[in-house]
Amino acid sequence: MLRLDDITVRYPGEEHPVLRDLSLTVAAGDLVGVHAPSGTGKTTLLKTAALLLPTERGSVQIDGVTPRGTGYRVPREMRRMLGIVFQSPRASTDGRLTLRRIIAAPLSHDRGFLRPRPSEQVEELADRVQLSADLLDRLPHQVSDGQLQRACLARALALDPRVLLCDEPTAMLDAPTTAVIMHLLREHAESGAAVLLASHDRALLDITCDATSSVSDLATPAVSSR
Ligand SMILES: Nc1ncnc2c1ncn2[C@@H]1O[C@H](COP(=O)(O)OP(=O)(O)OP(=O)(O)O)[C@@H](O)[C@H]1O
Repeated sequence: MLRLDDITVRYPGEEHPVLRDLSLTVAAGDLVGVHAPSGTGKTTLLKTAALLLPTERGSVQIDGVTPRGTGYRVPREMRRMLGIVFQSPRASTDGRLTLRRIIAAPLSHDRGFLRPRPSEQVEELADRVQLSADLLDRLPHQVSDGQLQRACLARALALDPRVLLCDEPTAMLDAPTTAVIMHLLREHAESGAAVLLASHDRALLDITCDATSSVSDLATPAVSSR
């Protein structure tokens, strides 16, 4: 379960917070949408939920636990409970790594002796996101944005996260690929995870999610610099 309680988030040096007193709960098994026009704080919200940005006030709970700190200060066992797909696959991947290595990264860091070898798991994950095996040895600049975004989703699913956070994951995809991704998000929620999907596309959220709210309904209006 993911729970944000009255969080306020302000970037260093900024006069006004981007998010003010925002509360949101995503129960295990639910796929919840957050709608926000561009520039109103979707990415900020997801990064805060992913424990990558600090809150000025309020708390973030993952399965009932409020971790201290952000980023690498968060205990590893808690970080591995979180998966995140960012809006821009190019900005969230290392252009020097093949798709195989991008997808394998969390597995390589996390492999116990009894786990299958990453290469088998990478191929299974690629298959789940309908990425053909011949693309796995290409570099990011040798694949389309949509193919790279599917690799990012495979990476996010690699450790079977209890909380999956997706920031406009289908912004660059065509309708059939969007349907594949939405089906995977639904499937992941049904496996018992809390899935949060942020998008500016209200219609997509309404047809896909169990519930959808707007950032403006969840928080006290913040002063926007859109
Ligand atoms: N590092 C930062 N420092 C200062 N302000 C920032 C920073 N990152 C984002 N902002 C500001 O915070 C506000 C919300 O940004 P955010 O990226 O969360 O919006 P968004 O809803 O995801 O937008 P988009 O859909 O266009 O990606 C914007 O006004 C943006 O300019």
